[in-house]
Amino acid sequence: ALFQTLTQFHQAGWPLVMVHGGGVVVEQQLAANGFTSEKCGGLRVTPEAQIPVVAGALAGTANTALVAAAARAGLTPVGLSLADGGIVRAQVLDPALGRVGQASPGDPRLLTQLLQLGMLPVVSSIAVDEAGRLLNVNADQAATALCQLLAAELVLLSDVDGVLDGQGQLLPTLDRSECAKQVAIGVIEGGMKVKVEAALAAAQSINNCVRIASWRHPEQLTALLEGGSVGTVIQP
Ligand SMILES: Nc1ncnc2c1ncn2[C@@H]1O[C@H](COP(=O)(O)OP(=O)(O)O)[C@@H](O)[C@H]1O
Ligand SMILES: CC(=O)N[C@@H](CCC(=O)OP(=O)(O)O)C(=O)O
Repeated sequence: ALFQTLTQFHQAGWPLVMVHGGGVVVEQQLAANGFTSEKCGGLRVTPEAQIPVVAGALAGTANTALVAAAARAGLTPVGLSLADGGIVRAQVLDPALGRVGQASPGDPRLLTQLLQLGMLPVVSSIAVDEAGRLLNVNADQAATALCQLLAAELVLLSDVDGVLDGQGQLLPTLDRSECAKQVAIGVIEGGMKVKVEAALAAAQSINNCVRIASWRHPEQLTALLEGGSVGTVIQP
């Protein structure tokens, strides 16, 4: 259903890049290989011994499944990782987290060429550092690096409607100070804290709003085509 909606964006002439994670797939495949996994501050601790499984799950299973779904919807997807064409520069974020990467914008040419061809780049959040080591990048942080690289608008999709308050109600708009307040009181935590911080970084560098919305209701995203709004708007 999401790709059906993206087809409408494509037909309206919006060039699209999809950046994806797949934490659920990572967890399934780590468990199937006898590994346990934990998160620290919303990021998966990734010991060196686990990176082949994590890379297989994200750049293999998740990426090819999304490419297949996009093709079925009539788009022309190209499956990539952050390691292809120098899209990003990456380094270890914090040695205590193992092979977790921090990505910064690299070379835009591969993506711009694919967009000119009318294709849909589908980019997994696996990167390679200068020493040639595979790194596991949180997908929201990966999307932020690509947003900065292309000076593009950014919509971060999650399994919730957007950022929710303490009563589970959607917060329609948030600025930096309100985000900090909600994080401090523990209302925004875990994966949503990572997402909100990624959104704030992106919003600041493109000097434009970033949206956090749900992939569960893709039809609501078409409001963006008419200049409308969806989910939570994160202000620069
Ligand atoms: N204030 C909040 N609003 C919405 N979700 C929140 C909030 N605080 C924590 N979360 C959690 O963050 C999750 C989204 O983060 P995560 O699962 O990492 O996202 P994704 O896989 O979509 O990148 C939500 O499903 C929810 O459990
Ligand atoms: C370092 C880190 O946390 N990497 C993430 C990458 C996948 C991801 O971000 O997936 P979601 O979008 O489904 O959360 C992970 O291993 O889960």
